[in-house]
Amino acid sequence: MTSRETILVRGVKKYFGPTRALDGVSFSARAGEIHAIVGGNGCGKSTLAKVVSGILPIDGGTVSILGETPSTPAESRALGISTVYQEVLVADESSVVDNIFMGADRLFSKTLSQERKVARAAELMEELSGEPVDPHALVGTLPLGLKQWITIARALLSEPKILILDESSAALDFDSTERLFARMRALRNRGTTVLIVTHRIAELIRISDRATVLRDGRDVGVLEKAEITERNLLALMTGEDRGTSHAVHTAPQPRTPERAMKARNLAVWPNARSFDFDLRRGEIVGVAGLDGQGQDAFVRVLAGVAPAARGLVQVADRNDGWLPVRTLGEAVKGRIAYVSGDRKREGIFASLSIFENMVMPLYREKKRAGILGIIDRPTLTTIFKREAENLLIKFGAKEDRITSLSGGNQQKVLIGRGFAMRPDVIVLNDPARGIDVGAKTELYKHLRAFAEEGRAVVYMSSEIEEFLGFATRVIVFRDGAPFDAFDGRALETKRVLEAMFGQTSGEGLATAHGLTPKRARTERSGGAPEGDGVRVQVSVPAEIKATLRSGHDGLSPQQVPVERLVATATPKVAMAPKTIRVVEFGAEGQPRSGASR
Ligand SMILES: Nc1ncnc2c1ncn2[C@@H]1O[C@H](COP(=O)(O)OP(=O)(O)OP(=O)(O)O)[C@@H](O)[C@H]1O
Repeated sequence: MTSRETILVRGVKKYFGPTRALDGVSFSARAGEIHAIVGGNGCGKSTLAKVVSGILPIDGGTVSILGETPSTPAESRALGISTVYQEVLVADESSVVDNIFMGADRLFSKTLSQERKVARAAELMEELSGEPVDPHALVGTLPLGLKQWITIARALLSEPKILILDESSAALDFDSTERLFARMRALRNRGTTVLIVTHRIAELIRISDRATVLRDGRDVGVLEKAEITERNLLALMTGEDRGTSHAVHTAPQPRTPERAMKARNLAVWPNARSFDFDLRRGEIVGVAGLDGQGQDAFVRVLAGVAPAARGLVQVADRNDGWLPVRTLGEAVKGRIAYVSGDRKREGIFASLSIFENMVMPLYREKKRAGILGIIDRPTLTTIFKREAENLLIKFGAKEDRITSLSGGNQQKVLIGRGFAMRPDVIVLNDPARGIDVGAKTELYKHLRAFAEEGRAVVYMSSEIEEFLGFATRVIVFRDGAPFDAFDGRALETKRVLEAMFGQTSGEGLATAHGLTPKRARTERSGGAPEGDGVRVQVSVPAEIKATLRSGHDGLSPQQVPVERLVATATPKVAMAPKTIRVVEFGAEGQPRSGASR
């Protein structure tokens, strides 16, 4: 028996000036189901979510939610609709508790004292994020993942009858996504309609009971659970039966040992272990880790966006020299481009146009140095057109404000900006967040070609699958430092995941696909370790030699990879262990077992 329909949308139209965001969409969702809305960037998903939430008036058609037609956010809340919007909407200057109860005062102010609110906020945040969060902390000081949990906690306060999640797992890592899914299943089983919008195809196949596919503002098909496959989704999204999109690719391999960047004695947090890192020309280095393990700080330090706690990052210049990278200015001088997935915080300039947002670094260079004085407006326009076409950016006029674009298209503009700078190194911090499969494929193709031209890529991702057939090597972070590394040619998602949870040996770090590949190779072939041309004589007392030998399988100190020596010699920094709850799900999505580590 199918349960009753809670959302009924018939022939809905919504226009923004000349843009037909929704052009006659019909769809329905039932009580007790997880229903996905799927489609390419700019096809109207977020607009539909906003229409159902009652925050956007429509230009035609009908919307019935639980038999009513809410026309204001307050009406929709009173009906039991809660929405988590794509943009992580938090007030940075307010506390966690105030953010969670924001807008909910009518429901709670009379019944809940401030102490109860604080307690409820603390309880909800610990339950959702898996770690204790100070309810009085200022939200601006928290990482993006926790901000995302605040928006989810806000939506869950009132036990909604309809929960709408627009790209709400985009800022969450693997562990957090599992917790979110468990929540969604529990709500579904209690009769809630859960509506999700996501570009993470593998996730939506796993979690959804039904899926409605949109294309260019119209609904083009509904898939039942058994029909939700990558092939069916892509065929409906693109209108072509292209089969599975998994062309077999091999990750680029560097043709020379030449380095594009090096970091020495680097620490990304004051209390974290320091390490060396080399980036070779012609390679794509994947960087992974559970939320907040230092991988985000690492890529930001490499790109000059954040300062290192210790050590120095350098980039090769075009005259065989090295330039320090301590600031954003130095990074730009060293031709390092940075693409952030957190576009609201460190990406878009909301008051500027799409065009200006893309070519801005070129403008600035032109003004300051005069060196790019040859870049006139027609050339900038050509660059803009090339990047917009390459990345399939969907926009009206290039003079429109960037905020008129759908979230995924805004992200594509940032990626285009990175390439437009014509960098030697491109550092990407979870860049594929919110972009559709078509654009993702284009992005990977571009980055592969970029590396094959002898330039270098550092790519941080919260989706391990992104590294397959793409990353030359993958470095996994834990406790603020590299924990293990893997060869991209034989990458297994399971092994990377195990490393993220601290369940591997860490021996990958000292190998040829580890932190400093060149050193590892020379050591293996028996030659002297090759560093920066500086040889240091170290005399090691006999008893220390013996201890080192016993701890390292009989190898002499010279043979022991440097990372293992550092790991042995550095006192362990006391860090509060993160409790990780691992829940396995059966075919029906019900938890099978749970254990805390
Ligand atoms: N406030 C607005 N002003 C002008 N145009 C808008 C506005 N909001 C959305 N649009 C346009 O409507 C279309 C649909 O946008 P919407 O955000 O619904 O897409 P989406 O499917 O959610 O995309 P994404 O996957 O990138 O988030 C896009 O062409 C977008 O540029």
